[in-house]
Amino acid sequence: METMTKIASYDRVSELKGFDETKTGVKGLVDAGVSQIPRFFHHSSDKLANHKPLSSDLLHLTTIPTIDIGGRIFKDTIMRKNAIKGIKEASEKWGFFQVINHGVSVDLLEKMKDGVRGFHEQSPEVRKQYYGRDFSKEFVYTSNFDLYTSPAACWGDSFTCYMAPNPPKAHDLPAICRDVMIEYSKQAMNLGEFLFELLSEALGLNSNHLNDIDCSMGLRMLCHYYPPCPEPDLTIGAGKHSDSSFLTVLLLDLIEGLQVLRDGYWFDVPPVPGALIINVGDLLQLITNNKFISSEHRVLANRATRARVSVACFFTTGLRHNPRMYGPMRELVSEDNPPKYREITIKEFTTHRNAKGL
Ligand SMILES: O=C(O)CCC(=O)C(=O)O
Ligand SMILES: [Fe+2]
Repeated sequence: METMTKIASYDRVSELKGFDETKTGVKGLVDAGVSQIPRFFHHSSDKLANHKPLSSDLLHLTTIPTIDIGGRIFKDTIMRKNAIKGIKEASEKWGFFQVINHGVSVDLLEKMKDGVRGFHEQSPEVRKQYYGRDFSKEFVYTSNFDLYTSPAACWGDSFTCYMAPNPPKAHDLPAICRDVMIEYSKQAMNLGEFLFELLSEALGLNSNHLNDIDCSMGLRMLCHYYPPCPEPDLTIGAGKHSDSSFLTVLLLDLIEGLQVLRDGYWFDVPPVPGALIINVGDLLQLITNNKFISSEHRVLANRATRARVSVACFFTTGLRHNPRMYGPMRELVSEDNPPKYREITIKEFTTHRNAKGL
């Protein structure tokens, strides 16, 4: 009876609105010193658990493979072949791998993470000016993109911006991270184009194939900030999802939390200094007719004493209304392996995904 009264008196929508109206996100709650997280952040315990035991053929696995991409200039063809083989296997089995020797300087990786931290830790008055839910804007800072539609909120804040093919004007970006966003996104584009060459070859296609069909044309940057959570067993940093991109380049800091789902089991992805995580998105799974898989992943609530940051660069096709149709590639389908998907425009695909939610 008592629980029923409590449920009846809990006005979730006004709690959500109250939180949203602060315009300072989860970071604002932590700064205010909350020791108990608001109820709308509570996730059901079965969603947070990792019960399912490893099947015996997965017992030897600990985490996603690491691939050396030779500084992007393979001096020897064996090394290049090995990298392509590694990428192929990882994309088929995990949908995830991490690259080392990727050609983006450690200094730039650190500056990028400092930029994200800097944005979220600057004074609330400055941060608030960017806060909102109008995603047609160049640069949007918010907490929980799906705050009003998801069953439970996540313990983190983010900002996002399309950096290619039409980069924002510098003055549309916050001063504290504008230069590094521009520089890092250029480097991420170059790396992405190189990875699409290797992925094309891993599929037995001409190395330009995926770049030629615009897989690397557009880049959306999403920069996350996960403050320490006072009750990390009750919530999550980012709920289970797959990425809608063709490919994602993910920069992590040294606080753990990322997990990848494989055969029903959540594998930790321990951060490796200087490495970048690469994952196959839904669109690459679609055009490869499920040869490469877009795996679900999540981020646990941050148990550390300082905030965790990450930077996801999503390769999508550039033009928001690109008329190109994407379906399983002709080269990869046959009588024995008929197309599993119909052809679709990016607009149609995105509209469907957004309606479905994470
Ligand atoms: O923060 C992370 O480690 C992952 C972020 C992520 O999965 C995403 O932005 O899609
Ligand atoms: Fe993701």
